[in-house]
Amino acid sequence: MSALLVLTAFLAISILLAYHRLHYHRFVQYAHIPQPPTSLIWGHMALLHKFMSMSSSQEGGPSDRHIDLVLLEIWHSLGQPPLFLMDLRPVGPCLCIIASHHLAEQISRSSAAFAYSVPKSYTLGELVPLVGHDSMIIKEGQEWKELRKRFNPGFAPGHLMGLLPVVAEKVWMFTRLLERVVSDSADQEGQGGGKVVRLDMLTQGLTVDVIGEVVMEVDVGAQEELLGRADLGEDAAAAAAGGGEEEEDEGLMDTCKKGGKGEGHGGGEMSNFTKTYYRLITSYAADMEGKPPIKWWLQLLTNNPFSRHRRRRHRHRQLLSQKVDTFLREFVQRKYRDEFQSTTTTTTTKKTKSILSLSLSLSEKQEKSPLGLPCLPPKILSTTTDALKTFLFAGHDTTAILIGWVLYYLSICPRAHSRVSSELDSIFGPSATPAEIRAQLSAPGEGGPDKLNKMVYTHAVIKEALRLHPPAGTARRAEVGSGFVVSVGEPSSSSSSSAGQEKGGQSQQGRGGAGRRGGEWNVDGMVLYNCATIIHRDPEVYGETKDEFWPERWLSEEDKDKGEIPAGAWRPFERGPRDCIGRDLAIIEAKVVVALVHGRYEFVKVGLGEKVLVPQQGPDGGEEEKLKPVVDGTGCCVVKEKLYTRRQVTARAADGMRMKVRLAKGVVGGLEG
Ligand code: HEM
Repeated sequence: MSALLVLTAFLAISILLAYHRLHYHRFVQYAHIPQPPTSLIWGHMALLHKFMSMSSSQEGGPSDRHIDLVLLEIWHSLGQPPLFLMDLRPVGPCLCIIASHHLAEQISRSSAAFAYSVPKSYTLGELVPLVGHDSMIIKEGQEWKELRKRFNPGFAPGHLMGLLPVVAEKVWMFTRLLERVVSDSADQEGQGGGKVVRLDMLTQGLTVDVIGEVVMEVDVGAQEELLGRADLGEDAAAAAAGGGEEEEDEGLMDTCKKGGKGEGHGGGEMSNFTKTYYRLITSYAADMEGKPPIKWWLQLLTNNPFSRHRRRRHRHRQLLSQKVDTFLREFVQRKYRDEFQSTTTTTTTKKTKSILSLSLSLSEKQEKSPLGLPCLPPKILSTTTDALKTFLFAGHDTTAILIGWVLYYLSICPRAHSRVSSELDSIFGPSATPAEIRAQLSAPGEGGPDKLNKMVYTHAVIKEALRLHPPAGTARRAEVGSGFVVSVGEPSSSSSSSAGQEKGGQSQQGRGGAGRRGGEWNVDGMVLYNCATIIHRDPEVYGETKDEFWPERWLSEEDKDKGEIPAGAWRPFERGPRDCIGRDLAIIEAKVVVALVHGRYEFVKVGLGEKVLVPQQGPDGGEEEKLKPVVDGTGCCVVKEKLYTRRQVTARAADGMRMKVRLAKGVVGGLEG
């Protein structure tokens, strides 16, 4: 009897303590951070789910939309605070959404407490199979600094401009792909159709090829593979992307057992590598793609390490990752041997070095083997291999997304379209063919870079596309107890130094949640997410046109009335010491694409984002059979249904940018003229 009493008392105390703890975590610990009403059991999970499932209505949007769009709606519902809390514990992180550029700057810049900005969040650990343990994206402190120092010269604008002919060559291949789509489409157009392609498939082929060449000096052959396909239409794309996990696992197991020396090192070596790499990438995309919100929510639950599904998925990724790793390691070693030999012989080449060669020659100078043998120190080998994985991952999808949006906006905004046309005519000549433009860009000396620099309006279009649809963001985390504080307004010295001041003692938050002093918030212990989608649509910065495509805002002489846009309010590449290393490469690629394709092709969006067409008025006032788009007050065409982003690894256009591609009016002759 007494044992029963003790047990009951023990249970009651345990429940009380558990309740007390839960109550503290939900209602007290972060009470100082603005937030929607929270639930004792679910935190903000239920609310997030509610917002996510508001489907296709005015308030919400499609239920598979990107989480940033959901956060944007929650932010509006809270009255647009500079930051807010999303408590997803215990199945997700305790997220602090940073909605003000002032606060975002304090997180991304160097400070007394964090020399290289606030450290990255542990949530990035998910990316390890993709980018490796030694990736620049993940590393911190001195290790990160050394990596960045090693690769910075390869991404310096001067060096990248030297690689312009390489980029132009790959974009030329892209025009050949578009030419193929146009000719396939022309066959069907007569039957009232016209082929619909997923533009993202083509832009990804392009960006993977560019990175292969610019970083590794190899032809990855992604576009060549697409050109070789019998059908480039969207159905064929879906079929090509298919394939069961089991089947893949078995094939991979064999290869891995053979030490990766199976199919991967024969004639189609690079193409096999590309396929494996794509499978690794799509294994992430499959986590989110097309999942309705309840499944997404449940998926968080299945994210526990004991879930069978998660273990299986994890194993599958490890195998793919292992195969990619084996290939790249051998590649780096080969490259090092070549590089070593070429530096010890008298070979001098005028060609600009690839980013990999440059970094290898730098590390060779620093860490030359004592015997003078061409051997690569293991640490350099692993960091270089992971750097290649990182560049492939970070550089291909984001840039492909950017190019897709740029071509889309130019297709629905006649004002921007005609301004880009005039700009290109004035730079490259009024009737320059893609072949002539490519030749001009590849001309030796400063000719090409000069022309690229003159594409000022095109640059504004690119900036605006990135403002409205930033493909990536950054998640950081200051240790619990670090006392990291952010403040509204122009950051005072207290905001950065207060972290240091409070470091020795207990943070205000640690004492029970009264972490806010005036306009300051103690945010340590939370995952800090600089949400570019919200920051880029801040009405205080971008005014009434915040949701509109308005490239002119970036041309200061035309936008005097609106005042300067603070540099920190545009952060698609993030800012501070850990900003994007590939930013200039991405912008160069996007500019070269516009230069080569703009005058020759007409892109017509189909489905989401498709233009509304109405009968045109004839000279007699009657309606003609021909249809014309409706242009709104912003100079853009009215669309039937808004094109939105969906969460995959990055924020991609939900439908893969379904487009028809035709030759623009008045274009005759082939690519070469
Ligand atoms: C439109 C294209 C691109 C966008 C929007 C973009 C965006 C970003 C963002 C937001 C970050 C910060 C991530 C974080 O803090 O966790 C980042 C970092 C990075 N990006 Fe990009 N990126 C683009 C293209 C590229 C390209 C072309 C490359 C390389 C070929 C690249 C390589 C990297 C690397 C290595 C980092 C980590 C830098 C560091 O931590 O020091 N990115 N990028």
